[in-house]
Amino acid sequence: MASLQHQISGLDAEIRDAEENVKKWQDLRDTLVNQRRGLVQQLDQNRIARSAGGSSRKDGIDYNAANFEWTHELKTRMRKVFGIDNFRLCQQGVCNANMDGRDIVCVMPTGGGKSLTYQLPALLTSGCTLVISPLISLIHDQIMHLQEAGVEAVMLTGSVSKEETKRIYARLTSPYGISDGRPSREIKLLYITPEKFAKSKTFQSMLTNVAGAGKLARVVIDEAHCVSQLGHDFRPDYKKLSLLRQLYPSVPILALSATCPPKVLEDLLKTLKLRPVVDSQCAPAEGTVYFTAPLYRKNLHYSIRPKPSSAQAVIKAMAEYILEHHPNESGIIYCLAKKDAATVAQELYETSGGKIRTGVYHADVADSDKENLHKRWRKGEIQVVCATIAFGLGIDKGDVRFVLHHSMSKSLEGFYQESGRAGRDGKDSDCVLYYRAQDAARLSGMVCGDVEGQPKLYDMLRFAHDLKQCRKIQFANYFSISSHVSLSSWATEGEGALTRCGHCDNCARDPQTVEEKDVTLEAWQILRIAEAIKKGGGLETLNKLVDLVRGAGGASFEAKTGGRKRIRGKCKVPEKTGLDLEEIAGGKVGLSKEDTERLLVELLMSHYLIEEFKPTAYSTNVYVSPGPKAISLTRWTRDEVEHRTQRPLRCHFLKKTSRKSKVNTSVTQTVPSNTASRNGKKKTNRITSSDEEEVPSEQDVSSSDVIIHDDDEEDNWAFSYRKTTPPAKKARRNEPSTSAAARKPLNPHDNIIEILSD
Ligand SMILES: Nc1ncnc2c1ncn2[C@@H]1O[C@H](COP(=O)(O)OP(=O)(O)OP(=O)(O)O)[C@@H](O)[C@H]1O
Repeated sequence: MASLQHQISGLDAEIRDAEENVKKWQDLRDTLVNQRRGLVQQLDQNRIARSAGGSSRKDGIDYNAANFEWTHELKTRMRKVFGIDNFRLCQQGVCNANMDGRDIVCVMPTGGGKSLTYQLPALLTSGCTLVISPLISLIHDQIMHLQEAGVEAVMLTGSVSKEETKRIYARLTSPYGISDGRPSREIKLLYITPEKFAKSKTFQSMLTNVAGAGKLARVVIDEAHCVSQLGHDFRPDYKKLSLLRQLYPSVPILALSATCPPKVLEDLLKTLKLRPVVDSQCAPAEGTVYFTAPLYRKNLHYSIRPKPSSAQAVIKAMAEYILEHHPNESGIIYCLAKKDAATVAQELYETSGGKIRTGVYHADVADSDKENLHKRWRKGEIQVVCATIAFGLGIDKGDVRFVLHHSMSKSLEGFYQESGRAGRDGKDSDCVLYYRAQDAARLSGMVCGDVEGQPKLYDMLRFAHDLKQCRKIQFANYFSISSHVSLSSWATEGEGALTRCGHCDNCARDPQTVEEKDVTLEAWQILRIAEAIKKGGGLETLNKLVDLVRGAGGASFEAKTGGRKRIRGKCKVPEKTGLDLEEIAGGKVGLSKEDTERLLVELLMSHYLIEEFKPTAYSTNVYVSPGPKAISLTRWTRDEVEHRTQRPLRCHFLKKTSRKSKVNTSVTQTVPSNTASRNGKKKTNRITSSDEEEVPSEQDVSSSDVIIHDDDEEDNWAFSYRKTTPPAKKARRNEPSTSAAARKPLNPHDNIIEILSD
């Protein structure tokens, strides 16, 4: 009993002691918090005082102003070292916030000029700026540029020898920039990959020394959206960058990205342990200064071209296009798969008689070959890189004059990013997508396992199918909904976000070349046939269904669930079931093959048809069957359909000008006028096609589509763009640009299948 009492008294004494200590620590905490508050206020005052004149405001700092104490020096160095005369987009603001030691998030479009926002301040501040960049090729590129400009930039990647690494460590950590007993210039920029930071403890502790000595000026994270698992480019090694704030708490962080939807931004701030964002125009002393630049790039000319059905004809079309519009200019061709990239590269070279020198880039290409390819491409020894999407993230080649898509991207985000690798120097460049509805099926099989794979693909398809709406407005509407990007991001000086660009294919297109057809009967026929196949235990691919409804290939289908018969006692083949098209659908569908394909895809997008996926050992087969809305049409008789007892379905098609081409027949196509020549004359592109199918001629180029060269054209980011003339454009310009139609987001019925509702 006595011993228990004794123990309790002992604990009471310890508790009192602990409470006293808690109080002491609490007091210390309060003092520190007050001290910190005082310093923050002082910092605020200092910052405001330093931002002379109009840049300071009572409630914060306007980092976009041009009257900071370093403004003159920034501009002078920019001209001298980088040969750049003027800042563009939000570059100046980011440089200012950088100079002021702020944490920053900067979202600027691909090619916007993000590198300058840290390279320039790095030259003006003492110490070293650490740049974390995802691609070795990009790092090589940047180092090469910087060294050419006389900037002390180095990298620490796998290809750097142990001796060189040691030397770099010594240079970074020695107090007077001495290496090997000799004085050396201070390293201004150090590039590493996220892997290096995540995996090398030696590197982390070396950096702790550098930071401790006050010589780590800043950490820059390129492609910072890769930090977030919520984005589409998540990289596990980026996750480790959360250690940066922990290990080097006083070193400012600059996160750069070309794409950062709000949920990704939120996640990024949390992971990197950055404070909430503050407005760059009236920034208080604390918080992460947030910059965003307009996403719209006027110098990119978007167009979608019909893709011939034979692989050879596609290559021919591309070769013709490149030789005609971009001879000797650099470009990229994006392909869906590694094999496609290799084939396109080989065949493009051969088809052009060796005139188009091509290279291949995809994930399986050896690092040394990738590096070599990149070097040769930069030098112009290789004109066109045929690649998968593995190529491009951060590639620094400003003069890419064209990006062709051999196949559609899996999402509009992907397409925007990939095509955005054109024209990063701000000069006119073309972004051309070769589209054929057949590609939809292949892509569907590829995205079927992805979260949101199918809706994203359908958005891409809607974009590709749209023959009327300006591409800029489509992008603006799409990104404002999918990524909550403010519509104002698509505005330029003098032009609203929802004003037509005037130079994409849809703006340049003569409206007479687009035909709106009532396709109710054809849709009814397709759905009736699809239902009959389903009833008979069959399942057909999109391509096969196109043939079936057009009466091609014997109008029979295989019952997947039905019996199989032996042939000569050897192999089993599925039994075929004949389709009586006359009885089922009152005959075959009377549309051309392309138009039928197009209609089928539109029926898919509007849920009259649905896709069914069957995995095989190597891939996923995609089949098409009647969807939930099919019954709303198939319940009518043909007579009722023809006599309009239901709402009509409408679809837009390109009018054909050339008729059926025979095998190996040359077909002359005219191309959209937005591919105007540099001398301002309209061009007519001759595309030789050996396509068996009816080759959809590009829209006629009417006189109204002539593109004129803008004499005042500047090589300026904001002003370099081709102008279309002309009545057609004027007519469109007169349209109320902010009409309800223009503001409408992409939806299943926009310009695709219009259901005229009451
Ligand atoms: N103010 C400017 N005026 C003219 N050219 C510029 C300016 N700023 C940058 N550039 C040029 O623009 C090109 C693209 O710049 P940069 O590589 O920094 O783009 P980026 O935003 O990093 O693109 P990405 O997201 O693709 O990496 C470079 O050739 C660069 O020299």
